[in-house]
Amino acid sequence: MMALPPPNSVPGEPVPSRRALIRRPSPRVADGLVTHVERRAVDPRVALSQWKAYGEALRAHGWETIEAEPADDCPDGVFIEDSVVMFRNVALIARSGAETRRPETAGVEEAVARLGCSVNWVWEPGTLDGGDVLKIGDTVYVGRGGRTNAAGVQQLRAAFEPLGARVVAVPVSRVLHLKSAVTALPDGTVIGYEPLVEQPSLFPRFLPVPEETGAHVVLLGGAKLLMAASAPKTAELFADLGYEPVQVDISEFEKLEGCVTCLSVRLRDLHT
Ligand SMILES: NC(=O)NCCC[C@H](N)C(=O)O
Repeated sequence: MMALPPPNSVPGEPVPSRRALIRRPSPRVADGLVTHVERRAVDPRVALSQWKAYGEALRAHGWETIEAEPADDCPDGVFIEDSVVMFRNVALIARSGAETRRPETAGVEEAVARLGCSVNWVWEPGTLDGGDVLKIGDTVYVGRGGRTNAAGVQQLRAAFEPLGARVVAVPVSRVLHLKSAVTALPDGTVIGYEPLVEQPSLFPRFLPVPEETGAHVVLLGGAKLLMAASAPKTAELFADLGYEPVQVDISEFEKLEGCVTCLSVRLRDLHT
């Protein structure tokens, strides 16, 4: 039987990829960093089973998951989004503002290079975590906060503006990363839990959500939104707006200030 083209493909155009890079949690995941929350015990076995279910949810919605080399010595390695920022086929390897997280990038660099990405790097004195970068079309919002400094913002501009990105810097102080405060719906509406968003007016369209963890969505394609099970009221709000929430329990990662976005890097613009 002939394979059908993926949804949203344009005849004659290369087919956008739906690959997601993930990394299994380290056995030391319970030692992950906490900055804005009190430390709570993390069960590594529960974390592993939640991570497996997260990958399953991606695959069930048409994403091919690709595992980066495990980084068992890095407690926060599972939060792979922080190690790399993608724009088109260019991978910008991050340099975390948390020094202990810097060894995480090696295996990620290798994985994106193997996938055919062009690779670029954030250099000293720049620091940048991928969790600070929110892409909406060609607009790239970058949080200037605890993990990303001004040199990191400049280097992001230098890497992506020549490719057509418009980089918008946003101050972040109430949360770990920009994407701890805001992400975006498929139509580009920025969503956030207002007490944690410093300047909602920086975004052209802003929709407040009723729960902190409701501010985080991964766009699975079409109307489907991957989100945390800990935000049921927000899931109801999104369903009422015509979206289809797909909820996953990521409680162990939430204890470490992680959210649904940070457990994968979606590679949409690598043409197969
Ligand atoms: N992008 C993200 O939301 N990353 C979460 C990182 C959590 C990790 N415990 C950290 O503090 O770096």
